[in-house]
Amino acid sequence: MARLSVNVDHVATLRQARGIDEPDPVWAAVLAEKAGADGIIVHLREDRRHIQDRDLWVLKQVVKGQLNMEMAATEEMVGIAGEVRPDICTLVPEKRQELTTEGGLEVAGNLEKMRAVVGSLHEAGIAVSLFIDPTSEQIKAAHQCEAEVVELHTGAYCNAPDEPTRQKLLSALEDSARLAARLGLKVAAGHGLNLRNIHPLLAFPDIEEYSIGHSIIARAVFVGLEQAVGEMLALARSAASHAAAEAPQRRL
Ligand SMILES: CC(=O)[C@@H](O)[C@H](O)COP(=O)(O)O
Ligand SMILES: NCC(=O)COP(=O)(O)O
Repeated sequence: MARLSVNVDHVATLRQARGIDEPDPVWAAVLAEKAGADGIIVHLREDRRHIQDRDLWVLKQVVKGQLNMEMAATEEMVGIAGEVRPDICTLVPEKRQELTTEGGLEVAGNLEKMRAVVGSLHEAGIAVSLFIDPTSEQIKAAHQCEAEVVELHTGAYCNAPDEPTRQKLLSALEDSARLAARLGLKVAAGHGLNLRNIHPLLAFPDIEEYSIGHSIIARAVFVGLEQAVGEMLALARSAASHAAAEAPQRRL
């Protein structure tokens, strides 16, 4: 059985479109938790294009499950995290000109800095997740940084141009999840996941949590947020049965 954390960034995107106070991502978080979400994720970007500092502070008071602050590995964000103290911080790469997160965090090539940022967050009593591409090099580097969690970037898989590439990326995700688990890391997966492309991942027993936002908010526009969360939660909760059923055919 896997957990589901819901990213409410794009409720804030709609609010920022008019610069008024609704729809409020805090309301979305309450409804998502009412629907059974295990956690809430917000990405406080340097450019504040969607989630605002106020959202994070209010969510800290309101969220009953895990509050996950996604952030760039910068002094500003480490400082804010140290004041707000979310349950966990997910370090993500960030570029002002990007439409959304592109690749995973470069941990292996940046080990000293990443170890220092992870250490600072640990000193503030905050667990750390590293949002990385599904490669053994990045997983081993995340382990060296003493992060508790790795979140495997599923964007390339979700946007694969053809079936052979999709299958290759699925195998990379499965192998990466298995290696991370063997190293004692908790394993999450996220970016671009929806009700269709999540199915193959449900067979991977080492993935403990799914981080999903855009597709849930997009579906909520038509069916409502509680139903959209409930649909995805049912799939996440089914992961165990998927994994058990697939176990005999899975590559050793
Ligand atoms: C890291 C990731 O894939 C998302 O959680 C991130 O929040 C994407 O950025 P936007 O929410 O700004 O699209
Ligand atoms: N870290 C992934 C996340 O929080 C949500 O990503 P997406 O589902 O909005 O692409």
